[in-house]
Amino acid sequence: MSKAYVAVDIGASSGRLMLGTLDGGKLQLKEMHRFKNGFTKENGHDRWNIESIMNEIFVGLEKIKKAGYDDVQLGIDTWAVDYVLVGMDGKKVEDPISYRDARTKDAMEELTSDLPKSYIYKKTGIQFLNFNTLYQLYTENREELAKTDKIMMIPDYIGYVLTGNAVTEVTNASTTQMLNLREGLFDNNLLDKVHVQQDQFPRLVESGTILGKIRHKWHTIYDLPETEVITVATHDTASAVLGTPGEGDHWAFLSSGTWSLLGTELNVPENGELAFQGNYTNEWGAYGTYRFLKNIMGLWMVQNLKHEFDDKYSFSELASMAEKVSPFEQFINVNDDRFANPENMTKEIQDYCKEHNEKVPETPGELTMAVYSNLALYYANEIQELNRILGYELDALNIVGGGSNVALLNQLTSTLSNITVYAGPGEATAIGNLMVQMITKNDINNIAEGRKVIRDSYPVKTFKPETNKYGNTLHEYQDFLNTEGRDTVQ
Ligand SMILES: Nc1ncnc2c1ncn2[C@@H]1O[C@H](COP(=O)(O)OP(=O)(O)O)[C@@H](O)[C@H]1O
Ligand SMILES: C[C@H](O)[C@H](O)[C@@H](O)C(=O)COP(=O)(O)O
Ligand SMILES: [Mg+2]
Repeated sequence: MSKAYVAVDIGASSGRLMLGTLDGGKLQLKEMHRFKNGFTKENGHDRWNIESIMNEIFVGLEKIKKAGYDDVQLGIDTWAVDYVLVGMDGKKVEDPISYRDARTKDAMEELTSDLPKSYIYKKTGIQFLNFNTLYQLYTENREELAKTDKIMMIPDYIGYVLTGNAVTEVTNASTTQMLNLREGLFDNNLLDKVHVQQDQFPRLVESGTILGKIRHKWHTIYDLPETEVITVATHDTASAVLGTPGEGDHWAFLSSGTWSLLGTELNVPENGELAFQGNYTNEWGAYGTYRFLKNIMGLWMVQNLKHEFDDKYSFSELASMAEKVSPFEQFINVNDDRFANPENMTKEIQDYCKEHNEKVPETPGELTMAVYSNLALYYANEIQELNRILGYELDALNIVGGGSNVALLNQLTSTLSNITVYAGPGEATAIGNLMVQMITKNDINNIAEGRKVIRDSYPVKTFKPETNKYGNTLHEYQDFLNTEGRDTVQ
């Protein structure tokens, strides 16, 4: 069998093991295992079931072994900011708490009451999201934290369970809002603020570090292939950016999954006053790059609607129903915190519209279109913001992730943003994960060559702006957002 690579990509809504092989300069991708991901209430908090995730990874690896691959490389990427506390016995103290848990509701305001946001942003260049690791740690019980041996980010913890080796990979470490941009280390003042010692995080490593082989003990329990784990760009969005084809000279990306991460790849961080006020982030990318982006609520909203419709409709059926509804029937600030983890998304959207004297969406098609059209408006507004902050015009938007399958959303985004949209690949995160593995093992020379492989392997769908459509809608939406109090730093 040719050398096989396995990407373990665990997003907030689903996890998958994707098998990648290179064949004549083209990437062959095969989904070997997919599983649902999500958090549940346990011991008073919204938590991830990390043992269930580990089991799904082993099940996926057994399928890969069964398919005839008995010697593979493996990389793990997951969502950001969350962590596992590991005790002196080397075992997890508890199941990790989700960033959507209510515990951090007031933490950012409390912590920044005597540590100015401008000071934190200058040091870290990271956007202010109240669930960043910094604020999560701020809510931890100090005595418990003092007894903790290690604080491991989710993908690093998974790598640790598999191999016994613990590291902190920098792309995900940057999402903690504790990594000092200039020093390249966890910032001592921010560590002190949350009563954490420097050595409570495992050593920092770059993407592309070889972590080690899966421990023998797992081979006695599961029928696994010989597997070497490589620490890839372990923040899934960092991998998504690497898996972006990069069409265009000054291209932007939109990683469209549970979250919408809109931004561009920079070689130096942009943490000036405009970026600070716009609440833009400089998450670290692979190979010394920075992901200058903003978090936008994303298709999380549609995921909740789908569940609230008792999963009667698939995502593509919801998209088709939305096609039959006029766009922009109501304005919604999709980044309003009320949509972060509501009891019921349908009711939250309808209440919002009633409170703002906006037309109330009722049917699944109307609700889905309300989300799509306001996401498209929000994207268009932020692309203008990005152009303003960067001082140059972005000329193409590469939409990747599951959301790139939604032609309606791609087209609305292109027209409203007046930008060419290149849609796909949907599994860019897994592809970016594989790219780092293949570069580490010298099957690909560098990411520029990797993106050529991606372009040759996954033809994108192109969406051009429809001229003179929707008149002044974007300007009206921007006025609406300004009255709403946009997601800027106060
Ligand atoms: N065929 C499709 N039609 C419409 N929406 C889709 C389709 N495929 C995926 N999606 C959207 O993509 C989202 C999942 O994107 P994905 O990148 O897999 O998310 P994550 O990595 O966060 O789990 C779904 O919530 C759904 O809204
Ligand atoms: C909290 C982070 O911003 C979030 O994890 C985001 O970066 C992310 O990981 C998005 O990935 P999805 O695939 O879950 O949308
Ligand atoms: Mg994802």
